[in-house]
Amino acid sequence: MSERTAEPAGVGVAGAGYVGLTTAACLAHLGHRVTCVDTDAAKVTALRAGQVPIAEPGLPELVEQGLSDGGLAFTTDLAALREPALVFLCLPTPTGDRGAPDLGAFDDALAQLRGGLRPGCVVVIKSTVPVGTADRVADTLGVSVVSNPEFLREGHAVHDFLHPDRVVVGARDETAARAVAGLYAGLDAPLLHTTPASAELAKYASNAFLAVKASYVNELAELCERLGADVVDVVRTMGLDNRIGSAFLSPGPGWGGSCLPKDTRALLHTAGESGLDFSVLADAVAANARQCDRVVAKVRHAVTGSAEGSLAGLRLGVLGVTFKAGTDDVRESPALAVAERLAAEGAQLTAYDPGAQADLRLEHVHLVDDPLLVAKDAAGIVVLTDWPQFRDLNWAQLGQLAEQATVVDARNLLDPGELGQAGFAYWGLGRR
Ligand SMILES: NC(=O)c1ccc[n+]([C@@H]2O[C@H](COP(=O)([O-])OP(=O)(O)OC[C@H]3O[C@@H](n4cnc5c(N)ncnc54)[C@H](O)[C@@H]3O)[C@@H](O)[C@H]2O)c1
Ligand SMILES: O=c1ccn([C@@H]2O[C@H](COP(=O)(O)OP(=O)(O)O[C@H]3O[C@H](CO)[C@@H](O)[C@H](O)[C@H]3O)[C@@H](O)[C@H]2O)c(=O)[nH]1
Repeated sequence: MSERTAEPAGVGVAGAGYVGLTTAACLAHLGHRVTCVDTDAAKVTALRAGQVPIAEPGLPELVEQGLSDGGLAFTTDLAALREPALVFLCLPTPTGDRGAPDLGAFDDALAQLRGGLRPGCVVVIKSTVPVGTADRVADTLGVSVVSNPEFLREGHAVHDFLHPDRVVVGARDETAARAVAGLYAGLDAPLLHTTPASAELAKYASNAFLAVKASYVNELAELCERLGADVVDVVRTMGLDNRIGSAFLSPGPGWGGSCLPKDTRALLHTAGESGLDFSVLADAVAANARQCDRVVAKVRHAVTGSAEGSLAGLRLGVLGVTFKAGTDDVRESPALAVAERLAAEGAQLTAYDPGAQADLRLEHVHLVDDPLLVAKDAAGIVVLTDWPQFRDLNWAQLGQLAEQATVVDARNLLDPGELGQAGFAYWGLGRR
């Protein structure tokens, strides 16, 4: 299929966050004329100057390209969405009451768009929204609405948008479905046509399944410790089974980020409302909370030598505060959850993260820009995010700087043998 469409379609995008900005920049790259609207004036000013506020490889280049060839424009004026033939909604849907998504920002945008869209316009919902939302939006706006959920991962946003595993188009109206599918004509990906309800649920179902998989492996790591098995070997064996697959099998301090926690809560809420006790998912969420407790307990034991030891007044070094490697995002970061708990037990925390934004300030964690400072006089070092560069630190030097050369590797990132040679007592998750 061709890289650029013959006739550029006018596309509007509401929201210039991880999803909206990626969608806008990638659609412009595919040859569409895109106007991206965000209510955050500072963000829009920065974007107009080519400054991309989030760390996503390739995104600054696409924004720059779009600005310079005129395919991409930014504004704070929602009236700019009156002209395009297709309008994407990429607005936040954070957790609200009792786990249900808070659709406040989403509905605010709808209220402003009502009566102001061009006749025949197709509204495309990319936000992760509860089943039934597309139909509700169609009733509210009086136009065709297509559910086209987004599956990109943070840190891989541009790559995942341009090389998706699948594109889902949930629509009641065949013409609208074809118009949305046509936007992706330049991509080599399976296209699934379905109903809005199935598309909406497929998004939650995918994230919830990943959460269950990650919780399963975290519980498995605990079992490995009790039985004297090594979780690294166990999951490698499991992952070679094509039906299981090797992705999402790494134990850690719990799964976090802006999506998995809120989307599992939302799906549990939806299931509950329908009368279904979705216990597999509820247990995965509960296991995720326990995982934070486990990592805190392991740090306490490793550093004080006893399960009941006190962390009060001890200096601890923390490697990683983002919710995973490759992103600057700390929303619902399990690393921060563990750090907060350690601080609550009286530990004094110094942290380093190669991806954290320069202006990030944390209440109980002193952020430094040199990993050696993390080790200085520390009673232990805790690895909480899976940044690969932590492997390449000069661990022998870190060990010398520390008061006690103990490392708790809550990501199984480091080589226990190498750490032993560097003089460290090594504590991983589910390792012999
Ligand atoms: N972050 C991800 O990796 C990801 C991936 C797939 C799907 N999603 C879903 O996509 C949606 C957006 O997520 P995100 O991470 O991009 O959010 P975000 O918080 O990064 O960005 C949302 C943007 O919308 C803007 N905004 C808020 N109200 C607005 C309004 N009325 N009009 C115009 N702009 C407005 C905000 O200023 C912000 O820039 C959510 O439903 C999320 O669940 C996120
Ligand atoms: O083996 C693993 C894999 C992941 N994680 C953790 O799981 C969380 C989520 O990771 P990831 O899925 O890579 O993060 P996101 O960028 O939030 O992406 C998820 O959420 C997005 C928003 O809905 C979806 O679009 C993506 O498909 C989905 O992977 C992070 O805390 C990871 O550290 C583990 O602990 N072990």
